[in-house]
Amino acid sequence: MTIHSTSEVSEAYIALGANLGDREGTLKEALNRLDHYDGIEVVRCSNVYETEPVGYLDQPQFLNMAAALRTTLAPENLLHVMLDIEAQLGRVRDIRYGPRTVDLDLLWVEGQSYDTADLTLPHPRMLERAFVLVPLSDIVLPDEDSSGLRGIITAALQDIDGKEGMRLWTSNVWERGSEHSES
Ligand SMILES: Nc1ncnc2c1ncn2[C@@H]1O[C@H](COP(=O)(O)OP(=O)(O)OP(=O)(O)O)[C@@H](O)[C@H]1O
Ligand SMILES: Nc1nc2c(c(=O)[nH]1)N=C(CO)CN2
Repeated sequence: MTIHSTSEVSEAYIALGANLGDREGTLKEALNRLDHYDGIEVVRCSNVYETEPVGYLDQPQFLNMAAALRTTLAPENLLHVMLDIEAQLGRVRDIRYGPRTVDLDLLWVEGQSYDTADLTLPHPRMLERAFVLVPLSDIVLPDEDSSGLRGIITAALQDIDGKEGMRLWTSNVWERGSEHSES
């Protein structure tokens, strides 16, 4: 728990993907590093799914998942932390939509919309991607949904291709204290 109760806390949802190296180990480590960061708490994790690559096809299969966070950080600062963790875990940016040790996308932050050079919220491609929507639907709870996000996800999932190509990899990827973080 790294949240100070005097600050305003927001709920945020992120997507995680990995298709190079120790994919599951890297996802766990990304979650550890987020949870250890002052002002971020990982509150729920989805199942992890193995998925066929989308967009750029000549690359290994991905592991994809989503996580719910509580944070006192402003969205641009949360994104900055996420990009920093990607770099720490060996993310190299070369091919657009290409292979990566880890990808962290900020999908949605309670009550926030952004359209700046560095940050678009909600994430502009989240509703087009089964590898985002299926994990997200695991963790967006109906009784916490004052924003309509659950309904938006359910509607988008009905129309989308690609769900069939997703295989459950593990239902229990991370819990607090289960891994030692080097950060
Ligand atoms: N909501 C967001 N989440 C993550 N990155 C974002 C977001 N909005 C804007 N960006 C910007 O997008 C840039 C490129 O991100 P990245 O390289 O992860 O894209 P990608 O994973 O290849 O493609 P996609 O964004 O479609 O998943 C980042 O440097 C970041 O500033
Ligand atoms: N299955 C799958 N395909 C992708 C993914 C991903 O996370 N999973 N990420 C991409 C770049 O955002 C491009 N294609």
